[in-house]
Amino acid sequence: MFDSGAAVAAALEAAGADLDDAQRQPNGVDLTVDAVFQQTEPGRLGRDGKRVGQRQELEPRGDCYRLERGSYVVRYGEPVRIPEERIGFVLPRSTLLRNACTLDTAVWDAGYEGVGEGRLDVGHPIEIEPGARIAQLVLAEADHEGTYDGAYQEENL
Ligand SMILES: O=c1ccn([C@H]2C[C@H](O)[C@@H](COP(=O)(O)OP(=O)(O)OP(=O)(O)O)O2)c(=O)[nH]1
Repeated sequence: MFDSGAAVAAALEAAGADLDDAQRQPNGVDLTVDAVFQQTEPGRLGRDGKRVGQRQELEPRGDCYRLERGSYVVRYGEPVRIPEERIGFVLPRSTLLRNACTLDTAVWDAGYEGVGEGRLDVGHPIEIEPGARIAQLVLAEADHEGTYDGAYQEENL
């Protein structure tokens, strides 16, 4: 069972998100883009530990990011807290897909709190305004043991 958009909005507002009406969707809440990065060195996934490689934050040109084909990392604009008994999924806005672009995202764990990031895959050049809605967060009921306590807890807050 998935939560209603109003319940997702309440969870985000409890985490300090300042939502406008356009972000409130029937089944979830739209997340905006706060920053776009280009990775500049390799990261590492080891058997023990991990490292996120250096990245460079891109500046908007004029009123928007003008992105060529390629892989980018985006930081969302809203603080998120995934409530207990829930799991979060972030999906791309369909307008991204309709423009040959997408977001790749992973599981948002119960108990995670922070401003998350995702991979923006640009399949055709696109213009994205800072603060534009780019993704949608939905929350589903989920059993879990423990809550998120990893390296990204409270990131970007
Ligand atoms: O697309 C996503 C998916 C998740 N998260 C946040 C919420 C999630 O709870 C946290 C950690 O994600 P995950 O557990 O997949 O990361 P990991 O690489 O396994 O790190 P850790 O070892 O800290 O669990 O990152 C994002 O920012 N973006």
